[in-house]
Amino acid sequence: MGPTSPQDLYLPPRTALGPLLSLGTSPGTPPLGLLPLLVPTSPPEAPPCPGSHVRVSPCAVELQSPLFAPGDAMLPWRVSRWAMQLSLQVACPPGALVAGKSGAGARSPSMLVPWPPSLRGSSSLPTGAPEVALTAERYPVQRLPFSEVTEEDLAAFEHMLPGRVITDPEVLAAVNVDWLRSVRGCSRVLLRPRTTEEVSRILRHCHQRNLAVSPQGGNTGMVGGSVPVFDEIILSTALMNRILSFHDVSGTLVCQAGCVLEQLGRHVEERGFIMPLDLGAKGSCHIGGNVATNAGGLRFLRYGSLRGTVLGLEVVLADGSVLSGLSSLRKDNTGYDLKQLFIGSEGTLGVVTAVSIACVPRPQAVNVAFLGCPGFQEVLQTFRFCKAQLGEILSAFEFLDAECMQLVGRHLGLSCPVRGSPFYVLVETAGSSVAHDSEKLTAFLEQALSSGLLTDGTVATEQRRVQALWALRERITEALSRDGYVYKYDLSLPLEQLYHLVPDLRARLGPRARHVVGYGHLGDGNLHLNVTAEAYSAELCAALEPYVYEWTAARRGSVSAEHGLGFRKKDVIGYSKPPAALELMRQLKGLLDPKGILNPYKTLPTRA
Ligand SMILES: O=C(O)CC[C@@H](O)C(=O)O
Ligand SMILES: [Zn+2]
Repeated sequence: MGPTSPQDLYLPPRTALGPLLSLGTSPGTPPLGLLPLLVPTSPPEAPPCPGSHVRVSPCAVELQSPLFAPGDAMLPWRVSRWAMQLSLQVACPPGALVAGKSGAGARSPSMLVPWPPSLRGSSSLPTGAPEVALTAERYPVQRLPFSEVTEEDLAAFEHMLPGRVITDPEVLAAVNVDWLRSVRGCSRVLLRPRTTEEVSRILRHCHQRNLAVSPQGGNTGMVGGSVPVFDEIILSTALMNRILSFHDVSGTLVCQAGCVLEQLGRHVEERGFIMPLDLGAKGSCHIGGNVATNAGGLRFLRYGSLRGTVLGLEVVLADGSVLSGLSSLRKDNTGYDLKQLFIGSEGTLGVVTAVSIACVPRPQAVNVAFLGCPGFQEVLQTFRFCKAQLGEILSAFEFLDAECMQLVGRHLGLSCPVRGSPFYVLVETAGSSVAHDSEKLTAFLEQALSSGLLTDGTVATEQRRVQALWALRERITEALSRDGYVYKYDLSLPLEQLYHLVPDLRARLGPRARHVVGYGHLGDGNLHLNVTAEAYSAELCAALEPYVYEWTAARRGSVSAEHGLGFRKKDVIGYSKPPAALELMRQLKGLLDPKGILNPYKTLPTRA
């Protein structure tokens, strides 16, 4: 087999990697041979992973790489850690499935598109993965009386967005399902605008025609907010990925909503700044989606909420009118702060098309300590001591329990870097002086170890080791997804009771649950409580809900600390918000979207 010209092949974030990834329609076809494979790793300076290869046959391209374990499911978390986007340069023989389909030559990552037609015939499901139940079948939800998309509508959209109106059933199958594979809609059209003006024209048309719309960014949400419930039109921000400006004195970044968080991070890092937010899904999530869900993440403790760091927004309202507010001002008390309405509104009040955000100076020194703790009381005391000792350089305080660590080991093959303990804590410092920061951290660790708060610990300063320690925390979601069906709860609770619900649920559920784990952003009072089981069961669900919500409400906590309500949690808003607040929210929705076409069935509960 002679070498041929390189082709650029892009796999969407949820592409499954079995022991072999097969993009062909006839997996039985004998391979033609092995070819070297270049997997761009993150960080970019890391060398391409050696030993990877693709197997190419006339109708199948298969991937093997040490970066991915057999049976790996390619989740956004994984993408962020190991490959910004799985963009493969493949030398293909003539006639191979990918040949001639994706355009010649390497594309820059920002031009990679989520669901190119070249993926016809590919599957985003792991081999043998069960089909996701249709949301309309699993949940008691009624379609609202919106119009259905007609041939005339499609023609109108095609006129607005030539070549970017997608009706291919295989492409639609992928964008109708959330990445957790927990909800599935049945939209028949995906629109891919590039500009605010195009979004405006689309919404003006949908408003006139009473067509429902489901805005979609990177589709990495946790609550089913970014996929349709029925046949809503999917409005993707994937092609709205231009950086509009960056000011290297103020650190203000202005960009379109579809920019991928990790790419924005690279852009500003080259200029001496970092993004004020970081999350496991950074390799796939879009900044517009982050804003629309008010994503919290790993830097919240240090830089606070997007409600503070977003300086301005451009939003297209339900009727197509554009609210231009891309301010770069840090202070502006002229009237109501309207952007706050759209931050965290999950696409139900308007579609965010561009964002102005304050970036923060890139720290000169970053240290990560991974520590073992003998009990939850010691975790809390370590946090208290940490704040007192490390002060302004503390940038993250995360925790996980021993069961999380076991699952990360079992499903991802990551080993625990410290002596086995009931709890683990990840402490990050970020400051401006290497010597000063390490002196402070060392003093803190010595005292915490000698006073019995810690059982063991390890510290990393070198980037690869820092990332390896972060992986133990960031990849828990991925490990859980491999453990079975996952019931997810994202709770804000008083710190002193943050973990109590975990042992309580273990006792309550007994062998009905495979695992009940607790981890999360302890520094923000945010527990991620996850329960895994062999499969979804209404009986187990009934043992969990409303119990978890009542338990949380009794402690004046929040039933959604940072993931939002989306479709799956919308009916529990009442555990955290009083009826008067809910009524005002409904009035605001009615004012901004009188026909209710924007992301229907999400965020606000269905009226009884
Ligand atoms: O999967 C979850 O429950 C949490 C995901 C994410 O918010 C995290 O902090 O890792
Ligand atoms: Zn989180």
